Amino acid sequence: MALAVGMRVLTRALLRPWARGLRAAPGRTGPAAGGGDGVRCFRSPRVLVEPDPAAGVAVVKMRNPPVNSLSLEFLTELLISLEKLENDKTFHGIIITSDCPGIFSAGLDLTEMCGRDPEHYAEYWKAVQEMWLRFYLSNLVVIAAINGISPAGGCLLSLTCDYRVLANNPKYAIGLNETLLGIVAPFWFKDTLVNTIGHRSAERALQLGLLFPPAEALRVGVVDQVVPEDQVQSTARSVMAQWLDIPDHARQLTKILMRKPTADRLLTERDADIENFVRFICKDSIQKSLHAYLEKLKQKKG
Ligand SMILES: CCCCCCCCC/C=C/C(=O)SCCNC(=O)CCNC(=O)[C@H](O)C(C)(C)COP(=O)(O)OP(=O)(O)OC[C@H]1O[C@@H](n2cnc3c(N)ncnc32)[C@H](O)[C@@H]1OP(=O)(O)O
Repeated sequence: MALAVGMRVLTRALLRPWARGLRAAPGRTGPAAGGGDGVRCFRSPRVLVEPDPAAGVAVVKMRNPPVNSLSLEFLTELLISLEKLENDKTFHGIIITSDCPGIFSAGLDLTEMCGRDPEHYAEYWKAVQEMWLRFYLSNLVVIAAINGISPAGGCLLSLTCDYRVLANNPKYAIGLNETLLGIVAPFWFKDTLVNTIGHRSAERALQLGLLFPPAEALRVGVVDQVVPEDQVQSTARSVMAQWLDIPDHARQLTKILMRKPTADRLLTERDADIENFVRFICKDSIQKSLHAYLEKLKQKKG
């Protein structure tokens, strides 16, 4: 309980400055391409939003180089952008994509889970939960235009979407590969994958930490469509047009009908899930293997 209250205070304190930054941002940028009615492109340091008001669609570009890892600040900015778009009646759909060449998202930011204190881990995990809940239950149509590799948390983000279009490049693997890092995908990661590809395929994918190349990803159903790299954005837009043709109210209620039981499970176990995460991540053995993994990533270059 104390943890929950503390987290709320921390999250509010964290959100306020970013919210102010975002509100101030529109004046810094020019009108969006195609935004002829005064709706402007807005950005936070790590999220660029390109609105197409005529279509009722906004493209949300993740720009947290080098690998779009989901740091606390980045998650916060993503959530604020989503909230702004949800609160603006102009928009009915968003396309989430990457501005970092070849990488959709490298997943959760390992530096947020390594060498920090338990309070930080709790704060971070709450932000990850929030990202999942808010994207998974968004009343907007959310389409992922996956233009790069997408392991673990990057895959999770795309699994929260209503539809996934993946660029046909053998390097752009996607999957929940947590076991390869010696960590365990939490139950709500697992539930989201099961809801997408079914129990048997999810069990195999999770135990083996499979990262699917495009053809495999399509076959198993992790993504809905694989297209040539230069057609990812245009395909996402034409799919969006089909989804926006459906009466919005009926579509939104159907989405909630399908997703609420899964979301409710986390909502009722949220504090326990944070406590489990903190206990797990604080273990010496887990810290050691995360450190070793990060070092391996860094040494790859030299
Ligand atoms: C009970 C409850 C239980 C709860 C149990 C807990 C559950 C936790 C669930 C975890 C979910 C996750 O998402 S865990 C994260 C999983 N993600 C991954 O395994 C991906 C790791 N990254 C990669 O494989 C690669 O970086 C890849 C994305 C392919 C890009 O390769 P490139 O060659 O282009 O780039 P690199 O040189 O590798 O990386 C560039 C820099 O980015 C850094 N970097 C790369 N990925 C990073 C990341 N995820 N977080 C931070 N930093 C990262 C590298 O260290 C480099 O840093 P510098 O050298 O300083 O520049």
